[in-house]
Amino acid sequence: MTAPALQLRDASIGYGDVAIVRGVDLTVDHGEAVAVLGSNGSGKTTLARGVLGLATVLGGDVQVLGAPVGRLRERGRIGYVPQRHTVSGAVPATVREVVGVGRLARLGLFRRLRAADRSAVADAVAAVGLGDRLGDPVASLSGGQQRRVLVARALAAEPELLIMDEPTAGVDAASQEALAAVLARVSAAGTTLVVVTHEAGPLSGVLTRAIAVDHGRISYDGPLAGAAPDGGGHHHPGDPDRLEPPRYRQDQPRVTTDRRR
Ligand SMILES: Nc1ncnc2c1ncn2[C@@H]1O[C@H](COP(=O)(O)OP(=O)(O)OP(=O)(O)O)[C@@H](O)[C@H]1O
Repeated sequence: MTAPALQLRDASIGYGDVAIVRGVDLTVDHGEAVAVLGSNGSGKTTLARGVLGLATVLGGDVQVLGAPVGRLRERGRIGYVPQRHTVSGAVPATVREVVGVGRLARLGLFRRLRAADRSAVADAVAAVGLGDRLGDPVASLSGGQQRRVLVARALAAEPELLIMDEPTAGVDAASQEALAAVLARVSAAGTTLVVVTHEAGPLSGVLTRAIAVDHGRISYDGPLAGAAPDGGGHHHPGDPDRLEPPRYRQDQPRVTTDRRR
């Protein structure tokens, strides 16, 4: 039997010796498309970073694609689009070069891109709707387009598991639509998606399951449609950055956590 894409058992994750995420039980099967929701500081990013080996697993067990966290040999099987990150203009790299680096993650260091890799790079860039910008310096693109370049960089490795942190935050409407379309395609092709977001709205056609993180614990696990009326949460009046956590419902059919609070 194939191991799940992600399996956390009583997992605590944090920084130094301080646990931010505590006692999380979570299974994500291959091919699922999951939103990780929650208010600012609830621990969503820490959960994602723990799975990636970028935050410390302080207790319990975290398995990623069947291997203990950090032990996966083929690093390219996991794609990651980090939070609030655009491509720095300090290095005058082209779109093709930045996305080519993503392809190298699949090949391993010191390997050269062959024709098939170059075409995978071009395909990934076309998939995010920037096929006509391949030779352009990334610094000449808008913030939303740069986020799409980072998505293409992750896609170029053809990962089995794609983890994205706030991919639509601060992104223009055209880029959000392009992102939703490409994620729908990679999801249909079988890639497992885990998307950390305040606001699942733009991706609500793609993501089907939602996990809400509240004070480091999972407070909801079920259909995205049941998480909140708009699929992502409500804005508090006067505080556009803050969202209510999705409502906790006991009648959801799909429950894979023990919901300890
Ligand atoms: N590198 C770090 N070292 C120590 N504490 C950290 C670190 N990164 C985050 N934290 C703390 O962990 C807590 C949860 O942060 P996290 O980024 O996981 O939340 P989040 O739900 O993703 O929030 P946001 O939506 O604002 O990004 C916060 O209290 C934060 O201060």
